[in-house]
Amino acid sequence: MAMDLQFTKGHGTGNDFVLFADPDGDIVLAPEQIALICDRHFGVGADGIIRAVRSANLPDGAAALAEDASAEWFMDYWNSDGTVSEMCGNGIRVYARFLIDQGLIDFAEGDSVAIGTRGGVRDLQRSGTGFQVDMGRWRLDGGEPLVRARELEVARPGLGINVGNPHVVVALADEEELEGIDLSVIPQLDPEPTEGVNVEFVLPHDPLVHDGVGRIRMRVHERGSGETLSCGTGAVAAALAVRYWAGKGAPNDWRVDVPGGRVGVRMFPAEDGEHVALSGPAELVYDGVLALA
Ligand SMILES: N[C@@H](CCC[C@H](N)C(=O)O)C(=O)O
Repeated sequence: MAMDLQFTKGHGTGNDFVLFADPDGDIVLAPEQIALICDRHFGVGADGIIRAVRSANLPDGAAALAEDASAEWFMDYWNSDGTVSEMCGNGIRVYARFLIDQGLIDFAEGDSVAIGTRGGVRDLQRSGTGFQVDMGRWRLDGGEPLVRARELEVARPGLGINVGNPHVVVALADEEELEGIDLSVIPQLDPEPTEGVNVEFVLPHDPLVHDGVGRIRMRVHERGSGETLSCGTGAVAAALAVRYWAGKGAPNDWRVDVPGGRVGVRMFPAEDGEHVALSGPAELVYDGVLALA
């Protein structure tokens, strides 16, 4: 059906999204339309698309409402190739900014807002000029697959971590390795995860810990989007992996530098086990209208 789609372009540390409001869940985009909108030459250009829909108005939203009845809004997230993902750590902050901008939620300083995602309900708070997201519990996942990238002479062991969506984190030796990897091609994993995976390449700063804060750099190849300037869930997975490798005494506060900026990661005890929080900026850049065929 031909239609005009009102959208907003936004980003969190350079991880960019096309967002649109569809409170009643009427707008169905085909994967090819999503890929075209995200195309940087033939469309708007973005790493992903976020539809703002009331949880009550889509099947995945029922699980969110069962988990937390206050999760009125659901983040319906698609990667730039038209596949869905369970969760997006940068996207959910930009989504909160969008809901505020559209007048769809009240979000005063000190409030907490629950948002439904396919990876579970996430609680957000304002933090400085951005937001902090409680990403909930995390788990080691998928063992230690070997990761091959063309420029690495030998395959490296990765660590599988799930933070709502799946990640494999690989430690690199030096800056040359981090900068030299060509992420225009998908890193090869052995065994290959059937549902695909986001792969983070991390480099610890020297010294790793400064003033009680762990510091790492990261580049990422996102499932369904390729290399991006940042990945919030990837930063969380990377900090968790480096803390795991560093062992006893490693800090719970982390600073993660990505090509598009910096995000913060904090692990903290909660009633149901350890949670991990992500903080960072969220910017809306411009509004537009797309004529969809
Ligand atoms: N950029 C996101 C992650 C988006 C989803 C990911 N590509 C997947 O398929 O799981 C983030 O900031 O977390």
